[in-house]
Amino acid sequence: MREEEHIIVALDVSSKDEMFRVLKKIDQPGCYVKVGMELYMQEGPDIVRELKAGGYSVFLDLKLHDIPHTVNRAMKGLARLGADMVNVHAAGGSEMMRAAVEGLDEGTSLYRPICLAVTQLTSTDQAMLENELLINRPITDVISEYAALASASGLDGVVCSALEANQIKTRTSPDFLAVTPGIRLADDAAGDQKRIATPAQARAFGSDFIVVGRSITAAADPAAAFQRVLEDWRNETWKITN
Ligand SMILES: O=c1ccn([C@@H]2O[C@H](COP(=O)(O)O)[C@@H](O)[C@H]2O)c(=O)[nH]1
Repeated sequence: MREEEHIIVALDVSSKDEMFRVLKKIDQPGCYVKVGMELYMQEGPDIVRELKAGGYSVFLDLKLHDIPHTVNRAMKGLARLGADMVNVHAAGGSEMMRAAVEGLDEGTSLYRPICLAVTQLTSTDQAMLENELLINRPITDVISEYAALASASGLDGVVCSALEANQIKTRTSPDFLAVTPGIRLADDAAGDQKRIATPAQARAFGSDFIVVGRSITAAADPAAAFQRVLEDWRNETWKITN
């Protein structure tokens, strides 16, 4: 895999026109992109087909979370769109996660999309976990347990913060994917993200893919920002012991 294929650009925009403007500015034909709820709700399934037809790899980030039967049927439909990666919330439980994979298998003719489970959103911190979600455990334990459940349910990996990637791989297996949003360049504002890492830190911790949105798409020069992210990822010198 080429180094740039580990970088998934979050296309958090509200229309197809805006998406193509952003893609033009990034200037990475055929790169890995993420379609989230904002774009999907506006443009519908055709946006995935169009990106695939244009040669892009697509992570369809809809974070399904419903009863097993509903998730199974939804995944069967999503499989037909040709996305490369899809996801559910691990909090839906093991039966729901197994139903998701079965739905993808049923709807897939060639390659089943990678199926991930969101452990805890990167906008969640320990205080929110305890005070709002009412989970009185260290957040790293919760994430590790959810990752183990996802692995046992047949999923291919998790969405987590880079800070947890190493621990998750130790708990599951080195092949169990860690796809990590909450990525910021050293001088970027964290914004609503709580558990953040730089691309270099993410790589050192064992992230397989980093998801980068505003650090690239909101930059004055998105193409230069993509290159900065790539350089940081590629020239990782930061060590876990730091
Ligand atoms: O835990 C999660 C799960 C998904 N995301 C998504 O990733 C991007 C991050 O965007 P930035 O602008 O780089 O913060 C965004 O689309 C989220 O929906 C996440 O951040 N955390």
